[in-house]
Parts: sequence; structure tokens; C-alpha cells
Amino acid sequence: MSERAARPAGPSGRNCDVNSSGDPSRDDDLDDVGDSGDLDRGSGSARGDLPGRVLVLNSGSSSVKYRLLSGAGRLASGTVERVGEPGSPVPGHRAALEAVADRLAADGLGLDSPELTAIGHRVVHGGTTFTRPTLITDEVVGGIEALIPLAPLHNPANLAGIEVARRLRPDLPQVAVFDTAFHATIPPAASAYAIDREVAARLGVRRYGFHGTSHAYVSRQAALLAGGPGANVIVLHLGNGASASAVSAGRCVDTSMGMTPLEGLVMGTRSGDLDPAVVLYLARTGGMSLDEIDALLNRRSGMLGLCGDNDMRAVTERVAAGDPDAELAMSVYCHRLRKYVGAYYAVLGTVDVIAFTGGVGENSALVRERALAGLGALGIAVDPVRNARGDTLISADGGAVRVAVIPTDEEFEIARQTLAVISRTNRG
Ligand SMILES: Nc1ncnc2c1ncn2[C@@H]1O[C@H](COP(=O)(O)OP(=O)(O)O)[C@@H](O)[C@H]1O
Ligand SMILES: CC(=O)OP(=O)(O)O
Ligand SMILES: [Mg+2]
Repeated sequence: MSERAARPAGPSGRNCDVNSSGDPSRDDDLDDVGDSGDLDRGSGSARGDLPGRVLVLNSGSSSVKYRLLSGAGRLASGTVERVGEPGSPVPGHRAALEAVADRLAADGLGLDSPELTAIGHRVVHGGTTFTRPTLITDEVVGGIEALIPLAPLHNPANLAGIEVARRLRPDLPQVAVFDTAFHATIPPAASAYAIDREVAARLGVRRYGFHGTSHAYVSRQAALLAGGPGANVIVLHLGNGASASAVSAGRCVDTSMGMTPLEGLVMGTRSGDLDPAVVLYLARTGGMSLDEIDALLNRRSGMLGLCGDNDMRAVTERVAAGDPDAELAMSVYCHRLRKYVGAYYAVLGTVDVIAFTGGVGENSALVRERALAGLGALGIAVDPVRNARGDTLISADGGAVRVAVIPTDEEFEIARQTLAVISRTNRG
């Protein structure tokens, strides 16, 4: 387990009218919840107070991240890694969640605390069933279980977190916040795949999109830079997983991940877009099983497949040293990003802000520079000094499009949406 110590809260945004839940009717309740501050990165500047104490649990396929938030600050946070991996002391997600509970209790912040208002859970796939954050009941658990075929790695881990937390605190309201929810506003032109309609409908084959809490949070912050919630924003969430989204006036209109988190941008270990016939070819001619192809595309592709490193820091060092494999990987990564920026410019018609976020987006000046190179005719230009310095605004003066670096905060967004559901429920 790592990163236990509480530290000051990061950046945040001002009050503004945003539908963070993805509900097309706009969820004004979310505006009841504190969300003020500024975009001054790393300053520890004041952030709007959350009106309660929330434990946020983010159970990934092989890790459990947690954060306890209260008022303006973070009381505790950490990660349990290598969950369920061979040789790991943590055999599964239930054990990991119990370790989190023990750790919080040892710090005097146990789940039995009467000060705890709620627990918020990241749930990756809500399908078309859940398009807004939802108070967890037995029926909701059943609904998340029913979606396991669409997210076989993620939803069972999320359910384990829900099960343990409900067992430890059956009296406490718990809320599921779905990665897919923010993308529920994407119109059919962008969400439908051009395959047989009956097959698609029967099996739920369509674009759902992921990283929704990050896209919601960052697009809202980005809109503040452009003067208001009506802004058109392209968000580039570049972490281990990576996705782009096009957001107009707080509503997502397109995103690069699809039915699963494999589509779209080049990622650390995932291929992103490729000709679907490659899968058929690998099976028929390459003699690979479906499980082998799944592992190839999800775990041994992307930057790792292209150059043998999935950590962007290592790739960057190799590029600087003139390594040709790393150079190819970096150029494929940035070329794909540039294509999506161009595509989403066309989807939105006009763009006010392009926002980089996630571990790569927030830290890699090289990726930001190369991804947006040559787009001057669209009014997109990065100032090299501001970019290298890591300013919040890195666009060159005079460009029509602001380019920004905005640290994401999925845990804060989950806490905010959790409290919004509780306040809505309490109001009846
Ligand atoms: N200074 C840096 N320069 C380039 N890449 C970085 C830097 N710091 C972190 N990264 C990259 O960020 C990625 C992880 O991003 P993160 O958003 O933390 O991932 P996750 O999707 O697991 O939440 C890794 O590829 C890592 O190499
Ligand atoms: C859904 C998804 O891709 O999440 P992550 O980036 O955490 O793997
Ligand atoms: Mg992440």
C-alpha cells in the first residue's frame, strides 16, 4: 500500500452549471455541491468545501485506490497494488478492501466513524441502464452484475468493493458513479457502430465511452478558462488508459473509447483503433485463440508493443537518446492524438479549449508539443516556454484556441457526485 499521508487538496473549479452525470435533462442537483477554487495548479489554493465526509473507492482490475475527502481537504488516500496477481500478499479484491478498512482504522479514520456521510464507488460500466450516479440498492447491484459481460475485468472488481463496504457499513448510503455516464449524451450518429441493427441491439454493441468522471471534471474546469459553461472543449485524458472527448456546453458529444476501453487512442498497453479484420486475420491465419488476441491487444500492444516500454517517462528518455523504436512509438502516439483533435474540431465546429490531463497529459511537454504540431491553421499553437514550464495555459498568444493543462481529479468528482445524490435523496 502506498501514498497514505494526507496532503492539501489540489485544484478545483468555480460554481458553474454542468451536467456531470450525463443525464440529458441536466442534473442541476450537482451544482448544489461545493466546487469552487481556481486553476492555480499545485498551489494548494482553497477548494470549495464538500458538505460531508466521503470515502471514495476505485477498484481497478489489479489495484484498489481509496481516498477519504472532507470539506476542502483529503484526510487519507492510498493504493493497494498487485491485487490477485501471482505471489501477491493480496489474494483478491475482498482482501484488498479489508486492508483498506484496516489501514483507515489504524489511522483513526475507520469506516465505523459517525462522521462518515457516504461511500462513493467508481463503477466502470453502466451500459444504458445507469446514465447518472445512483444510490446503491440490491437491485442496483443486480444491474451492475448484469453488465459484467461488457466489462469482465472491471465490473467484478467494482462489485467486490461495493459488497465489502456494504457489509462493513450497511447503514451508510453508498453511491455508484459510472465511467460511462457522462457519455450518455452522445448522439446516435456518434454512438452507433455501422453493423446490423438487430445484432447491435440484442448484444448491446455500441459506443459507451469511459473515463467519464475525468472528462466531466476536466471539461468543466476547462470551460472556466473560456469564460463559461457554454464552451466547446476537447479533453485529452492521457494516463495508462487514454481517451479523448468532445464536449459542448457541458454535454459530451463524442468520445474515443467505444463498447470497451480498447478503442481510440494509442495507450500504454492497448492498441486503440485498428482494422477489425486484423482480429479475424490473427485468428484464422495467425492461429491465435480469442483469449490470446484479447491479451495481445489489451496488454501487449500500445507503447509497450511498439517499443517495449509502456511508461511514457522511459519512452521519452529513449526518444531523447535517439532510439528508433521509441521514436516510432512516440510518433504513432502523437499522430493518433492529432487525428482525434482534428476529428473533434470538425465534430464541434468551433473549439474554445483543448485540455490535456492524466499522468502523460499533465507531465509530458513533448507529447503536448508533438500532438498539436502543425495545427496553426486551426488556431491551435503551443507556446514552447509555457509548455516546458507546465503552465496551466500553454497556448501561444493570438491563437483562437486555448490549450490548457488541467490535472484531473476523479476522486473529488466521485465524492461530489456522491454527495449530490445523497442531497437529492434526502430532499425526497
Ligand atoms: N513526468 C512524466 N513524463 C511523462 N510521462 C509521465 C510523467 N509522469 C507520469 N507519466 C506517465 O503517466 C502515465 C500514468 O498516468 P496515470 O494517469 O497516473 O495512469 P492511470 O491511468 O493508471 O491512472 C504513465 O505512463 C507515466 O509514465
Ligand atoms: C476504463 C479504463 O480504461 O480505465 P483505466 O484507464 O483506469 O484502465
Ligand atoms: Mg487514471
